[in-house]
Amino acid sequence: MTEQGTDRTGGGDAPAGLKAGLEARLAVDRGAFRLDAPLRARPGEVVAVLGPNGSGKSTALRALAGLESLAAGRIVLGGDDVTTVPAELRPVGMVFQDYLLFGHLDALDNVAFGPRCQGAGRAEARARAAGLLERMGLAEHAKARPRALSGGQAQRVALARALAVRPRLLLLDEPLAALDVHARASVRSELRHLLADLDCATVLVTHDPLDAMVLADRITVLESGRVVQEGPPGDVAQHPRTGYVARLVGLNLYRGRARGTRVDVAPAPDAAPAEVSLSQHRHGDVFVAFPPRAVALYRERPDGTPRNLWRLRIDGVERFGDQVRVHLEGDFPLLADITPDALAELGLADGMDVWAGVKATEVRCYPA
Ligand SMILES: Nc1ncnc2c1ncn2[C@@H]1O[C@H](COP(=O)(O)OP(=O)(O)OP(=O)(O)O)[C@@H](O)[C@H]1O
Repeated sequence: MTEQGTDRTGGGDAPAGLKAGLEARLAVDRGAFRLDAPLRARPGEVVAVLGPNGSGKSTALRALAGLESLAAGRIVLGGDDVTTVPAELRPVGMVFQDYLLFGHLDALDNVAFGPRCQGAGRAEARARAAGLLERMGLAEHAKARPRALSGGQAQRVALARALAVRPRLLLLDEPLAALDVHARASVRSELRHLLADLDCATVLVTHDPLDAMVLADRITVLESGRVVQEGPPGDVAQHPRTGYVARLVGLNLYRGRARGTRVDVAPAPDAAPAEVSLSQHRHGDVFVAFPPRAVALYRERPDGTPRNLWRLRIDGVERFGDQVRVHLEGDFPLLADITPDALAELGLADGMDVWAGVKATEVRCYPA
């Protein structure tokens, strides 16, 4: 799509394979908040920036787009340092949350707008726009105004418009946020196919782990303006490194020190040290994780079981898909997913003390 590898400025110390993509360190001050995050995306790669509210995702996106200036760091795109290049001159295409299509222009002219601004003639801009609409499966909607389009179609027009400027970097801000739940799943999979065909680097921002898991080749997790975890979706899901990531992917996660089949864990800042049994041998600093569905709850202490067992207090019960998620507080705070039947059978309620058990074979353990 764009000419890659025109390495005029040299990518500094960027590894050769990354020079044609995005190589950035973004340090941005917004009042008391500071974002300080490295971000990389190879050409053709989709990187999802995932994080809780206020973690700095939008700030990162705005900085990449040139809408926010850097206090420190730099942004190298396709080998060119664009840190101080104004937004309108950056080789960056952006799709906003609500798409921001021009209501008075039809789909074709919405897409042709960028190339026109870049100096392309009317016929050339429209030909480029028609080609992109065709590629998005929207050829028959070229003459439609935005209000006549479905959410998914409007998103594809917005994507075509962002791509029409032949960006080296495509930015997507919460690409599925404007859609209702019914449209989300199909548009998500449609978007995945469209993104897979692009040869520019793509950075998308989302707070929905499913979007990140489905759409991205790599995930960067931001918390309080810092990158706390980075890697392929499967790896992040399997080996969460913070409580936020663990809760996102539905895991109980603790840090500890392993000695053989035992791990000494400090489950919470003010909780007493606890011990977790493993089914395999480990040594040194580790993460210990198990899914909420691996937790069994009992009213009376079960005997003769080789489980990890804790006496805990119920601190909340919520519906979670077809399961019930029970929040447990005490010396070993954890989440347990049980069936509604089990909840009723055990007569569980807020404030009640219960026994929570987890088999050693259900406990995953990996280096910290
Ligand atoms: N205009 C502003 N002036 C000062 N601080 C701001 C401004 N806008 C945002 N912030 C602060 O910057 C931090 C990061 O905000 P940002 O919008 O980047 O987070 P986010 O991860 O995108 O959050 P969300 O998921 O809620 O959109 C927040 O703590 C916020 O309070």
